Amino acid sequence: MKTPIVNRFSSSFTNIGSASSWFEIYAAFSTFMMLLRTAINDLIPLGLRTFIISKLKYFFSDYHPNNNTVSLQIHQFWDGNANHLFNAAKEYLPTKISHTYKSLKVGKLSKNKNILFAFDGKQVVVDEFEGIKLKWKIIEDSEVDDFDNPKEKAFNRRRLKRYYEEDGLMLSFDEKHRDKVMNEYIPYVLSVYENIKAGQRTLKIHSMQTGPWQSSDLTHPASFESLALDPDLKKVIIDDLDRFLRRKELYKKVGKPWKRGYLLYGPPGTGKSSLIAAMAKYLKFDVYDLELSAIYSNSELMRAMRETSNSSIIVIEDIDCNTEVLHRSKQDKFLDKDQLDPVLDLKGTKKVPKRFTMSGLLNYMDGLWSSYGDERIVIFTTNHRDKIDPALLRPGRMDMHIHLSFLKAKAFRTLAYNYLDIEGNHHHPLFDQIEELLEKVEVTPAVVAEYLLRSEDPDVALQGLIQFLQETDVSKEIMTVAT
Ligand SMILES: Nc1ncnc2c1ncn2[C@@H]1O[C@H](COP(=O)(O)OP(=O)(O)OP(=O)(O)O)[C@@H](O)[C@H]1O
Repeated sequence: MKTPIVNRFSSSFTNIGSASSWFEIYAAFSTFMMLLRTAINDLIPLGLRTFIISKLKYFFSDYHPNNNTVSLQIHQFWDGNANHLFNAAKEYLPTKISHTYKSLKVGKLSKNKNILFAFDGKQVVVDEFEGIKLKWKIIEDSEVDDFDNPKEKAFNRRRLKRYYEEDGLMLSFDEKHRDKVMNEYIPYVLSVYENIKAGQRTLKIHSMQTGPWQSSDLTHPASFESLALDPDLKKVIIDDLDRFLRRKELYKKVGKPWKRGYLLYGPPGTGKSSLIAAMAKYLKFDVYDLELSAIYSNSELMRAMRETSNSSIIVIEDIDCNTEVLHRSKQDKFLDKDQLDPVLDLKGTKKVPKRFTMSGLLNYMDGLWSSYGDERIVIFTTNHRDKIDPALLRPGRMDMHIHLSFLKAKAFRTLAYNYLDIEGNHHHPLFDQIEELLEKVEVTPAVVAEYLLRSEDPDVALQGLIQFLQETDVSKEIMTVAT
């Protein structure tokens, strides 16, 4: 007859000196646990077991609120829509992971340089906000892991999913901080998320040939750091952009649309396009490059405007080359009714003349100012400011006129350091001679950049530039990229 398990278990205790006795105890204990587990599985229904386990876990976990604790559940969806606060909190929490956390998720995305860390929900994340202690915990189907049987696991997962419908986060804090958490902490989490997103976003440039806007990544390498501009002018521009961003409430208060217009003017190759790219990167705004030659009517212009998004820069380059909109005196010609009908050219091809007018552009500007979205920057560029209709340039339409001109000494330094990679940005012995020549010769940054690229050896590149400037000084020609 078999010795009862309990007897075997207790008798083994009397001989616990040898290894075989330890083995016997272990075998008896395992068998006992197996029987106990089977008995529990048979006698206690699954729902009740899950409930007891979750309660025990809850009791022994770090997260064990007292009666004064407020717990907010932030679920992944709200009425079937993605819950913005859930997404914000998921991005925010990794910024709070300290080096003391023992259990973390780790990963790397191909598009990302850095290794990424995220909290895995096994530990509570403790945050502090203005002296308030806040605890974050993931609400998920962690109980599922307590079942070895895959069928039970799947059943339990379905059950929990039905209950919670989705993943969620739980935020808990002392009740006395309720107002501060609701009115300040949660908006703070949202704002951190917005900043993280803005930093990660790939800026887009939208252009229009025919039909709707076409988007591609904004790959222009220029930034305010790389731009060779007089440092005072650079500061004025950056301050103006900062002021514009800060003043949302003021614009609202005075009843002015939150928009700003810049006119960039100067010879070709002085950095107008580069400045636009630098502004877009600084503001983290997309760019809409409105090619007026692709617009055939005022209504098309309005449609194009409606399809632009908030927080964007709308650019109309070389406004002086768009002959139709140069001066209102020519406008009647384009409003002539006969000209609106298709005509046949010499080859017999039907051509639709442009119906796009100066008044259309002015309406566009005014429409843009008075309606259609917020946080817009409009930039016109021109090589000839004097050729543009003054109505387009009046304050309120173009708030700031920025003159980009030939390269002078201070801006030259930025260009030289960027292109020649001079160690520690030291003063090169040839700088003085070049800067003296730049005071006399009118040469664009684009031309100088071209000379700086001709050799990797700074001495050779700078000598080449000196020779070019000396020759130009003698001939007194104005050098631009176009010539
Ligand atoms: N101020 C500048 N700082 C740094 N690089 C510049 C600057 N101006 C021009 N460049 C260089 O010259 C190239 C042409 O400049 P950019 O297209 O910005 O000039 P632009 O004034 O817009 O010319 P265009 O009127 O012909 O469009 C740039 O890609 C850049 O390499």
